[in-house]
Amino acid sequence: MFDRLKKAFSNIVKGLSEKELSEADIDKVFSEIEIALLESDVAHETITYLHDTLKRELVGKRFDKSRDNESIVKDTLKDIMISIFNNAGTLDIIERINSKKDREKEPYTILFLGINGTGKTTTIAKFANMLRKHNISSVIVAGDTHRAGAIEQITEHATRLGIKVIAQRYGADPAAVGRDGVLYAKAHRVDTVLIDTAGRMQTSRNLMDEMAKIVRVVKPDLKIFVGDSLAGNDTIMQAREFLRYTDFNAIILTKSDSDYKGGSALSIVHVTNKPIVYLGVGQGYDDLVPFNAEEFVEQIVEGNGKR
Ligand SMILES: Nc1nc2c(ncn2[C@@H]2O[C@H](COP(=O)(O)OP(=O)(O)OP(=O)(O)O)[C@@H](O)[C@H]2O)c(=O)[nH]1
Repeated sequence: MFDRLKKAFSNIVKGLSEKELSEADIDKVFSEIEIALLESDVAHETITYLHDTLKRELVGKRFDKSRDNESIVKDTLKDIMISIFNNAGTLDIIERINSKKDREKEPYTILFLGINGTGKTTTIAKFANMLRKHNISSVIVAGDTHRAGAIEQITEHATRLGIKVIAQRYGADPAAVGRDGVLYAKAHRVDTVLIDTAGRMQTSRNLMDEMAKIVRVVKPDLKIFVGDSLAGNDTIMQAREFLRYTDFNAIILTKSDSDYKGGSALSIVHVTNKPIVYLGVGQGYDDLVPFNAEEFVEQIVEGNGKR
C-alpha cells in the first residue's frame, strides 16, 4: 500500500519538476548553434544530420526542469558528434605496422592521396619522422611523376631526414615506382614504404584512374587521404571523390594550426565514415599530432577557439 502511495507521490513530484522538449524548443536553440556551425565550416549535410538526429533524440523526452534547454541540446549534440567519430572507428597505425612486421616480416605499405598543395609531401616527411621516433624505419617513394619539381621536393625532405627515396624519371608509371619501393624495402628489411602520389584536381578522371591502378598494383596496407583543413567544403568534395576511386582507410588533416574553425574534421568523418588519424599542426617535421575526438568536440560545441 505504501509503495503505491510513494509511487503516486513521486509521479506528482516528477510532473512538477520535469519538462518535455518540443520540436520548436529544439529548433529555437539549434538556430543559434547552426550559425556557429556554419561559421565553423561544418558542411551543410552534416548540419542537417545533426539537427535531425537531435530532434529524434530529444522530442518528447522528459528532462529535469532545472536544466536549461541550451545545455540539454549542447550535451546531446556533443554525444551525436562523438558518435560520428566513434562510428568511423579508430586505427592504430603504429600497432598495425609492428604487428605486420612481427607476423609476416614484410614491409607495411602506405599510400598518401590528395590534391596538390594540401601538404601531402610535407605530411609524408612528418610521418616518416614520427615513425622513426617509434623505431620504425621507412623508405619514401616519389610517386608523383607528373608535377615538375615534385621528385626534387620529396627528395629534399627525405635527405634532410636521412631517409632513402625511390624515384624514377618524370612521366614514369607511378605504380611501377611504387613496386620498386616495395622491392627495395623487402631487400633491405625496411619496415614501411611511404608512397607519395600525384594530386591534380579530384575531377581529373585520368588521375583517379591512375590512383586506382596504383592501388591495384601496389596493394597498399593502408591508404591515407591528406586534406587541407582550411579548404572547408572543397576538402569534403575531394575526399568523397578519392573515396569513390580508392576506398581510402584514414585521413590526415593538415594546417590545423591555422584552422580556428575546425568544422572540416567533423564533416569529413561524417561524409566518409573514415577516421582522422593525425593532424598537421605546423610546417616542422615534429608538427604531426594524433587526433583527439573528445577534445575536438568539446572545442567546437563550446566554441572556445583553437586546438
Ligand atoms: N601551417 C601549416 N602548413 C603546412 C602544414 N602542412 C603542410 N604545410 C605547408 O603547406 C604547403 C604545401 O605543402 P606541400 O607538402 O608542398 O603540399 P603537397 O600537397 O605535397 O603539394 P604538392 O607537392 O604540390 O603535391 C607547404 O608550404 C607546407 O609547409 C601544416 O600542418 N601546417
